[in-house]
Formats: sequence, C-alpha cells, structure tokens
Amino acid sequence: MTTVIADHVSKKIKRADVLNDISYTFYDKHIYGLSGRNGSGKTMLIRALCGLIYINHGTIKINEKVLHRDISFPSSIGVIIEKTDLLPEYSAFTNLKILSKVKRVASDQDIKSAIERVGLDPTSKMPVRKFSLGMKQRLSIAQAIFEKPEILLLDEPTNAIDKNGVELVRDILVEEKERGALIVIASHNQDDLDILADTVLTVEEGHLVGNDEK
Ligand SMILES: Nc1ncnc2c1ncn2[C@@H]1O[C@H](COP(=O)(O)OP(=O)(O)OP(=O)(O)O)[C@@H](O)[C@H]1O
Repeated sequence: MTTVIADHVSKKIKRADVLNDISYTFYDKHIYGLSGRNGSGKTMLIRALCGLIYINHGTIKINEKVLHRDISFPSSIGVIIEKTDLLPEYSAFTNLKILSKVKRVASDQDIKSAIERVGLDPTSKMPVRKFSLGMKQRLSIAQAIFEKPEILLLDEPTNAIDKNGVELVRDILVEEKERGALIVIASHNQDDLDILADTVLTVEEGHLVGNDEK
C-alpha cells in the first residue's frame, strides 16, 4: 500500500503563509482533485509533497519515510509541474531515454509505449522545440507515467491539450489509478475534477478547507 501523509504542514514565503497547517492522508488506487483559486496554494502543496520545497512546520511521510529526513524525494513518483523541463533539441524518445538513465527501471519498450499512449509517435525524430504546447504537455504526461510510479502528482495535466487528447489523458489517468497509483491532480478544469476525482480537496489561502468525498 502507498501512503502520503501530510501532518500539520506549513510553509511561509516571506511573511505569507502559502501552506497553513495542512493535515491529510492520501492513499493508493485513488484520484484526489485539488481545487481552488489562483494563488491558493495548490502548486505549493504539490511541490511540498514531492520534496521540491522545504516546509517550515510539520512532516510529510511517503510510505512511513519522512521527506528531507529519511529520504530526499519519493523514490517512485511521476510529476508534472508547470513548465516541466524537457530538452528542446532532442526527440520525445531521447528525452525519456535520458530520464530513464537516472533510475534504470524503464526499458525502451516502456518508453515507446508511454509515448504511444499519449498519442505521440515514438519513432519521430522531431525535436521537442518544434512541438506545439499541447504536444509538449502530452510528452509531460508520458514523462510522468513511463516508469509506472506509485505516486503521480500532476499540476494542470490537461492544460493546452485538445478535446480528443483530454479524453485520452483522462482514460490514461483512470488506468493508472486502476494499476494502483496514488494520484493528486490540481486543476481549474471542473470537468477533470468531476470526471476523474474520487475526492475533491479545496485549497483556500493555504488551508485545506473542503473534503468532498464522492
Ligand atoms: N516563488 C515564489 N515566491 C514567493 N511567493 C510565491 C512563489 N511561488 C508562489 N508564491 C505564492 O504562494 C502562494 C500559492 O501559490 P501557488 O502557486 O501554490 O497557487 P496555485 O493555487 O497553484 O495557483 P494557480 O491556480 O494560479 O496555479 C501564492 O500566494 C503565490 O503568490
């Protein structure tokens, strides 16, 4: 079983409380939707859960291991945060191939099938700098899922993606949940939240205020 436990998590930037005493337990085989206005703290929460920022108070435990104490980042995780960095001069396949060398858990076949799954061509030599915004976003999804991670933290995963692509991405995320992934999605797209989320959490001025279990 995979668990991510936020326990009294707070983060201040300058003097502003961007995360304010957040306590919540996330489980596997579940999609959590983060809803909230611009600047409410959704991205900060995602950054905190994947270890990209240090928090000022509280703890985050990934499978009972405390982030920044026992581990520096979760070992089995796929992340999309705005402007996920891709290497613009290389093809889709080469981008994922380079990433795969870090952990060595994905084969070339895993890379190809992830690229195919998001509707891109794994044999294409087109460099990513020539990709449209939507194509880059699709590749970001492939990048997040290709190693079959236990945890997926996705900030606006359907951003810039066309209608057919959005349906494809939603199908992929449901398949990933059924595979057993713990998925957190921040989205302004109400349809994404309605269709995908088993639980919708509302973030307001750094607090988790709503917990709408469907
Ligand atoms: N690098 C930064 N330096 C200072 N403050 C920041 C920084 N990044 C974010 N913040 C502040 O943290 C707060 C939460 O921002 P966050 O990006 O988490 O909001 P969000 O809910 O994801 O918004 P959006 O819906 O626009 O993506 C905001 O008040 C923002 O101004």
